[in-house]
Amino acid sequence: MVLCLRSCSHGLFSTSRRCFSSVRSHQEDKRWPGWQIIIGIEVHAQIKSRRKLFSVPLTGNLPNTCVSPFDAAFPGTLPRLNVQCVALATRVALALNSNIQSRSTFDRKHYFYPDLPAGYQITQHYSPFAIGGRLVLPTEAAVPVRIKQIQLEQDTAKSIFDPRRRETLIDLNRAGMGLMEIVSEPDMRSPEEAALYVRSLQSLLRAVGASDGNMEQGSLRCDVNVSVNRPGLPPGTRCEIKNLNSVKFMMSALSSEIRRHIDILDSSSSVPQETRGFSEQTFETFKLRSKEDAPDYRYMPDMNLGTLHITETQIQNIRETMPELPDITRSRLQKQYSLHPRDVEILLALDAEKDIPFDGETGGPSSAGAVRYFENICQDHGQGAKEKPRDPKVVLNWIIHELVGQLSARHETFTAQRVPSSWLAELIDMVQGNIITRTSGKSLLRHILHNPSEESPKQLAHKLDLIALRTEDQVSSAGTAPPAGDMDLTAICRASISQMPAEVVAYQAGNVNVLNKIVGHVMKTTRGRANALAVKTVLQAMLDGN
Ligand SMILES: Nc1ncnc2c1ncn2[C@@H]1O[C@H](COP(=O)(O)OP(=O)(O)OP(=O)(O)O)[C@@H](O)[C@H]1O
Ligand SMILES: [Mg+2]
Ligand SMILES: [Mg+2]
Repeated sequence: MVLCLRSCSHGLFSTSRRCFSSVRSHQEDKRWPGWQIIIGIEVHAQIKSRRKLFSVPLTGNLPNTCVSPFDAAFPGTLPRLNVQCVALATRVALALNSNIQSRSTFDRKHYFYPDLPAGYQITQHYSPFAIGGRLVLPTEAAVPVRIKQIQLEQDTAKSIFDPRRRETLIDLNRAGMGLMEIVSEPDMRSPEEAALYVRSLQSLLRAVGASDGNMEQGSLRCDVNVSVNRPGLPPGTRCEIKNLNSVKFMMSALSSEIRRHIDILDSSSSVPQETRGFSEQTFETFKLRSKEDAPDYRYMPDMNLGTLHITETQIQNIRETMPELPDITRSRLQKQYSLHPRDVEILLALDAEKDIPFDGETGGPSSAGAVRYFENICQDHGQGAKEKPRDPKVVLNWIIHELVGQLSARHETFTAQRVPSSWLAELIDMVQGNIITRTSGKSLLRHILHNPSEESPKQLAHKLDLIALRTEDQVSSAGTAPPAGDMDLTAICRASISQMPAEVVAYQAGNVNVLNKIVGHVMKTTRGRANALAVKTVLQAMLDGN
């Protein structure tokens, strides 16, 4: 059987393979002076498809409800490639500037473990579907990390140990789900660079819609390889630490492993090549097996699967639907909106929380993310084209401080929130135009979150009596009367002065600080509807007899 996305009539793809040197001048790290650290990472990312790599659609969340006879390795069942997994992995390969192979094949990797019903995993050992590429770390030095290859493979089932009954339970739901293994070259030089690599890869996977990339939920897992050598000498022996499920643990595992290698080398011994685990209790690595006990995987081509052909036209079609990649978004946001890099990072982190739809489908409004939300507000001049564009810093401030602040107080996420960008835009315009005060703006936002309704912020501001109080002069120059029953600010200031004779005397005797007390009184009376600066000006003018 030949698995063909479409029959291949072209030769090799023209995807450029950029060459660059992996040689970096050694920079001394104070933590381990006189040593160079080399790190390479294998990332396993679950592909966000509705179907497994070779079998059934994903249904049911209960254990063992999403299992086809093929996943359970029933005799006579055959694999059928899910082309959506290939398409999503192709997006990743394009984003990483990887060379997508026109022909690739699948192999069986044999080992015996209860979470692998067939006794082998289907992977791409001999001929992976993408080779080469790179990811540039977002540091000042823009460190490039070369990608060695990307291969498609099946996930295993999940084994869950029940300590009470001392037995292991198997959940086959994960068995056969599509994974990409993204293998880096050994180009990282510190745990921090390793962390940055994984985080950058996570946001790239999410940006192209290929994977949730969520380490806590297991949709992204890392094996890290590390070795230690004297600068200028050949690399040391690598040890591989398996199955790390958080960036924090990965950094601890690396630091502990580096220290262990240095201790061994300092005592004039040599580091044996090992596969190791990481204990979340001791924050140290421990030996799983040595090179000598490494399993013989007896790789062999999977004869039930033929060659995977990917044509240049198919790649081009996918290339045309590629979204903006995180690096470009980062620098564009900084330039286009003159935002501080720190604020851009906050916005990008918020954006990364968005839902990733299955199979690259266009998601609903909640999956649009924080960047789109921010840009909608900045770019949509709802008040008419002649109005000034909204100040991006003000917009960002309302999103990351006020909106997200209030949402987290309510234990809600930005992704699940229901305030349309046009509403926040309207609210910001009212505050910036002094129609309501900033304090009232915050109360209005709180009200909207507490009482979802169809009424717009403007309607609510009137209904809730939040329109800012104006001074006599502002009322007469605007030519519109204040809402019925509203006193103007001048009248309220006058009333406060008459209620605070002792303070007035003190002020007039030269104690100017007492003015703040009278301002406070007005602010309290107006319940945040007055602008403190305007109140101060009016009071000062009255008390100074101007
Ligand atoms: N001297 C070294 N120090 C640190 N990392 C290294 C060194 N040499 C190679 N590596 C890294 O080790 C990793 C090897 O991964 P690869 O998938 O090719 O093989 P593997 O780990 O032997 O196989 P498996 O996929 O079965 O675990 C790569 O990320 C590579 O960059
Ligand atoms: Mg590997
Ligand atoms: Mg490995």
